[in-house]
Amino acid sequence: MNNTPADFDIIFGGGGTAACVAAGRLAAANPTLRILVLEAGEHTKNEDSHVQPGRYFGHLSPASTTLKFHVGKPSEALAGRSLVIPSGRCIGGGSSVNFTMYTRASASDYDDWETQFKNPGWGSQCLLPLLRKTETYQAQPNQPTHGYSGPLKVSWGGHVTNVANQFLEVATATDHDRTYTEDANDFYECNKYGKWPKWIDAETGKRSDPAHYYIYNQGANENLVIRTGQQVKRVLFEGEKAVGLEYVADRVLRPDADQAPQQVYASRLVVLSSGAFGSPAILERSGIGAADLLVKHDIPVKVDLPAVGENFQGMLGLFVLHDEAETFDALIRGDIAETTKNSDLWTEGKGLLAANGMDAGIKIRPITGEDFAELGPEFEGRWKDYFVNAPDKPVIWFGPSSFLLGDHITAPVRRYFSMAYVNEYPISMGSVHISSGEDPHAPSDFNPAFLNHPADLATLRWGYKKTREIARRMKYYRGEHLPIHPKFAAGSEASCSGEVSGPIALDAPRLKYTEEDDKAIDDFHRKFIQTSWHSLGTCAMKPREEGGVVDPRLNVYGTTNLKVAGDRRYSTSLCFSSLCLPSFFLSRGSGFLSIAPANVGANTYSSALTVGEKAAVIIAEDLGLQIDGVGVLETSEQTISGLDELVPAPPTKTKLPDDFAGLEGIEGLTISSLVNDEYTNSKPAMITVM
Ligand SMILES: Cc1cc2nc3c(=O)[nH]c(=O)nc-3n(C[C@H](O)[C@H](O)[C@H](O)COP(=O)(O)OP(=O)(O)OC[C@H]3O[C@@H](n4cnc5c(N)ncnc54)[C@H](O)[C@@H]3O)c2cc1C
Repeated sequence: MNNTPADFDIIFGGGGTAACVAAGRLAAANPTLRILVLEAGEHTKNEDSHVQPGRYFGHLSPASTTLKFHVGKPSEALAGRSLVIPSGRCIGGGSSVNFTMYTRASASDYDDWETQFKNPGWGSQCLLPLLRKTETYQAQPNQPTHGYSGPLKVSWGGHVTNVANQFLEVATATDHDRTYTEDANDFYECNKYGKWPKWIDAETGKRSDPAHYYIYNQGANENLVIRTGQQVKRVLFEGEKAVGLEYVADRVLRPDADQAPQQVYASRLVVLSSGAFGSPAILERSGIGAADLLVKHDIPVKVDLPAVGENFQGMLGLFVLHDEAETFDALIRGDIAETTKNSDLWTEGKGLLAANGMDAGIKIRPITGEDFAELGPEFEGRWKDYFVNAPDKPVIWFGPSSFLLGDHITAPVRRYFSMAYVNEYPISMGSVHISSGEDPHAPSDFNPAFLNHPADLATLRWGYKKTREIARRMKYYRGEHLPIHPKFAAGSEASCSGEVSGPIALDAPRLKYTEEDDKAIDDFHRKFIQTSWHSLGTCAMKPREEGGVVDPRLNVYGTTNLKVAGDRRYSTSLCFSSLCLPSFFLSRGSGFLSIAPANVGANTYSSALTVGEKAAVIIAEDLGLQIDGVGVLETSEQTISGLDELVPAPPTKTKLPDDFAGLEGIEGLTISSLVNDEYTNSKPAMITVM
């Protein structure tokens, strides 16, 4: 990119989901606006690993340069384990590497942001037009809450597996209290089973991400500058006024570059858009955070804001297969014939590379006495305080995954399906802070605090029982993968079966669990739960006296010309899967959602896009620009020539990135090879914490 970075109007620190949306909208609204996006990671333009949705597993490799891995403190609530939570690290951030699941928050989530946390303009009625503005909803025509002319396409993907169809058949036949819907993401309803849409273009089979459809399609605009491989260290101030950013070369992407800090200045605005982990760290290194923490790291206190880096929140699941089931396992293992076949299909917008294997699900909340009995007394208080008056809020999300959510190295080679379940609004909240005042590459001091509250265990227990009953009745069920199921006492009715010849009858009685069985399920969750990759809340938008970091116009308290635009609150959902294989326990919480004052009952990409759109509107108003309705952005692709500075090609990785230094010492952490070089062009592997 041909620019001399002497001066810009606006600088974005972090080039992820929300930053691409906000920067793209502003650039399109006024192409003379000089905008710089500084991003730690690399470009994603037209790379198969990014544009082919079905390659998302490749990014989970520990050697991946497109994710940053955050290692949490070991905790008793997790049976002594440390959780490793990744976040996107490339142009587009999480949206360029994620699983492309299209899940919207509940309307009441945003209403809470507006009323409970006193943020006028952030309620569901204000944000719905922005949700619609981002999308072209190809999955169904004429749905009143969806958009039909936005830059990002939403469809069922190039292939819906027979595992999903089986799931929906069994779930709707056996759950007499809930029904099927064509639109489980209409924004207002939950407790309905449905097919699950994806952020995938039905016509091209490509990932729908803001990097390509808000930024790369403006290649002709030389005032929109993207600089990759740069770690933002801190904000530069004149008094209270933010005037620029200081940054250094990213050590993962540019290991041999000079580490001398560079400065770049913005005449109008500095926006921190580095996600739930990055944005609070930049604030703290800039002297904005809890005074005692800043003093500990020899950082002069500029603004004492104790909430910076607090409020971190996270998902889980599992069952097996049959040789007839359509699954991603061969693709994940790097089977060359399977990869070639699907690469060919992808050129027509079809096949597994144009899909994600997560094709059905439900946002579910209790209805019956049996549901409440299974949730137990630990959940009663949470139900009364949080859920009873918000009928659109699900307690968990669950659905099938057409692949093994676990270690492909140790599991026998075959086809698997898993059931994933996610605690949508965990009570437990953690924190993420800097461990060094000077070094932006230093690992964060991160406490995920998962499962610190008994209600979070109760919710997951319910998820395990519900999904297990469906899985046992599915046509492709061939037993439970014992290594990742609870260890029930010998003789318990709940004991897991290994290999079996087929499913039980639809009308077979449900399993009855004893107190001892429930304890075995809780132990299992403590040992196996993992993140669902949806962090948020670490720079919460609330009144300052109530623990806020930014005001409703995204301004950082105690400063001028400095905004945070991101969706990461550290809050994660807990999830579990019970395939007869492994469980996939996820815990939501991560992303541009740093400003989210409270959790959303959904995967967070949709909310990150919405925050990006809202940030663009707010910034445009502040700057006196016009950003009107939809269609500002061309949806066609153009070349990126002239859009970026030359950055050396990333080195071939032969060792784990710095983020993994010391991981070998963590008990219970295994790094297992998941996919091969043909599949990812990188050293493959997936982290499983077991
Ligand atoms: C593996 C994974 C799978 C997911 N799957 C789904 C899914 O299927 N559906 C869904 O809805 N959501 C999913 N999500 C979540 C979703 O992608 C995120 O919520 C969303 O991308 C958050 O957007 P953001 O703008 O807040 O942050 P990000 O997109 O994470 O962007 C932050 C950017 O800032 C950069 N950065 C950080 N620190 C610095 C620094 N100091 N200097 C310079 N740059 C910096 C990062 O490299 C990153 O590119 C997933 C996330 C992950 C990680």
